Amino acid sequence: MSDPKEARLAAVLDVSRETFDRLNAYEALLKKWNPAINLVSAQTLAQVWERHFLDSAQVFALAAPHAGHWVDLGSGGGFPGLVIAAIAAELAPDLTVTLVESDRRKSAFLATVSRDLGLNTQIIAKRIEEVDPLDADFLSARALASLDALLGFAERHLRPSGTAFFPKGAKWRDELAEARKSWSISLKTHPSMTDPEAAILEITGVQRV
Ligand SMILES: C[S@@+](CC[C@H](N)C(=O)[O-])C[C@H]1O[C@@H](n2cnc3c(N)ncnc32)[C@H](O)[C@@H]1O
Repeated sequence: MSDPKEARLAAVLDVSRETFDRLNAYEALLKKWNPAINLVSAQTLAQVWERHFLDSAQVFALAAPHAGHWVDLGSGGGFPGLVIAAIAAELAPDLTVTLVESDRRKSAFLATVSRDLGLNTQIIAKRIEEVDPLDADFLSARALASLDALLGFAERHLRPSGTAFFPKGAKWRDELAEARKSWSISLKTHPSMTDPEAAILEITGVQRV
């Protein structure tokens, strides 16, 4: 493999040319739409593969088995949910992905990418609080809300046997301490491949205390 950005992702997941082609098409659409609707910050647009694709792919790699219903909340430009759907198109045909994004222009972008790439997704252009319980096997959300608020969404949308994955930045320990005042959870933490100070919180057994 000659392209370093593809090689970095290939070290995490055993994907073929088919998935790299999908992600390259996604990158082109992101760059086309971003000036109009600000899907990602201008600084990270130059590093889409590291800051967004790899950052999302590592979440997929933590989940098992790759089947059932994956729900991504506040997807924005599609991170991590749409990248997960792009990988699932090759590696996990039994996974369906639902993206919840209340901003109409962003949800239109998600629908366009999903259609162009031939992905198995459902896109819900509503506020998370207004969506009927989604009964997710896997739940993800990046840069959406405090851990305390995310656990409230998990209580509503994650099935009792399900697992949530929340990528969190450098202050994740403070967020965790705050959330534990209101929630009982089982937690595993994973280092982030894209930021030494960040972590991915893997959470099961969410219960209000
Ligand atoms: C900071 S962006 C993060 C987007 C993406 N997850 C990422 O990491 O690049 C948060 C997104 O969540 C959406 N959002 C915020 N609150 C929401 C809600 N209550 N229901 C649905 N979407 C929401 C916003 O429109 C925005 O696109």
